[in-house]
Amino acid sequence: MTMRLDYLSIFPAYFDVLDISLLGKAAVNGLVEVHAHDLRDWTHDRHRTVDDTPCGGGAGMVMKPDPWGEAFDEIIGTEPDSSVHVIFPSPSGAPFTQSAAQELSSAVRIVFCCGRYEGIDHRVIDYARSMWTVHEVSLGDYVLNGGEVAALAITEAVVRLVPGFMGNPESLAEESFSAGQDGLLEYPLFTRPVSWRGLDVPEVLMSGHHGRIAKWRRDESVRLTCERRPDLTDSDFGVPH
Ligand SMILES: COC(=O)COc1cccc(COC(=O)c2cn[nH]c2)c1
Repeated sequence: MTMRLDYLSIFPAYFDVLDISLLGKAAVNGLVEVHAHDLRDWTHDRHRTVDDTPCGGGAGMVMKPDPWGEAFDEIIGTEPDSSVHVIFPSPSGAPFTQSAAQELSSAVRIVFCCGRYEGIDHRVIDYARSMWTVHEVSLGDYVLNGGEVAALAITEAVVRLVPGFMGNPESLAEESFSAGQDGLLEYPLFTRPVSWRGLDVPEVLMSGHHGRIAKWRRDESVRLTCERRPDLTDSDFGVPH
C-alpha cells in the first residue's frame, strides 16, 4: 500500500529535500509518493496574493481562504473522505506525539497545509474538518515562520514507521517514547573504542552479564526521565516497583 503525501505551501521547494535522504529510498520503492504544490498556483491576480489584513484589526497578515479552497478541490477533491488526513502544523495545535505518528503511519493519504504569516483564515480549517480528518498539531512551544519545517519533521516521524520502510524494525522498538521503553527516555549509548579521550564505556556494558546490563539501562532511563522530563513520570513513578 503506497502512502501519498501532499504539501501545500508558498515555499514548495522546502520539500525538494524529500527526494533525497531516507525518504528518497521509500519514494523509489513505491512505499511513499510525494507531491509538493505552490499555493500561489490557485491565485488569479497579477501579484498572486495569498494574504490580507486581519478582520477585527491586529498586527500582521492572514492567509486568504480562497486559494486553499481551490487547491483542496483540485488536489483532494470535492467529496468528503475521512480516510484523508489533513495536517495543519500550528503553535496552537495539540502536541504531536509518537502515538500520533504511529497512527498516521497507516494512513493512505496525508495532506500537509503549511501556514505562513499570522496564520490561515479559520474557515479553511472548519471546511477541512467538514470533509476530511483534520489534525492541528504543535511540535513545541515556540513559533516558526511557517509550517514547512514542522511538516518535514512530522513526515520523518511518520514515514519511518511505515511497514517496510526501516531496514531494521527492531531498532524502532527500543527508542525513546516507543512502547518498548515504557514511555521512558532512552538510556545512554556507547560503542567502540572502549576508552576514548580518557572517557571509558561503563564497565557493566562490557561484562556480558545481560541481567546487569538490562538493570543498568532501566535505571539510567528512569534517572534521565526523572531529571529531564518529570512530566513523563506518573505520580508514583519515582518509586521502584
Ligand atoms: C491553522 O493553522 C495555522 O493557521 C498555522 O499558521 C501558522 C502560522 C505561523 C507559523 C506556523 C507554523 O507552525 C509553527 O510555528 C509551530 C508548529 N509547532 N510549533 C510551532 C503556522
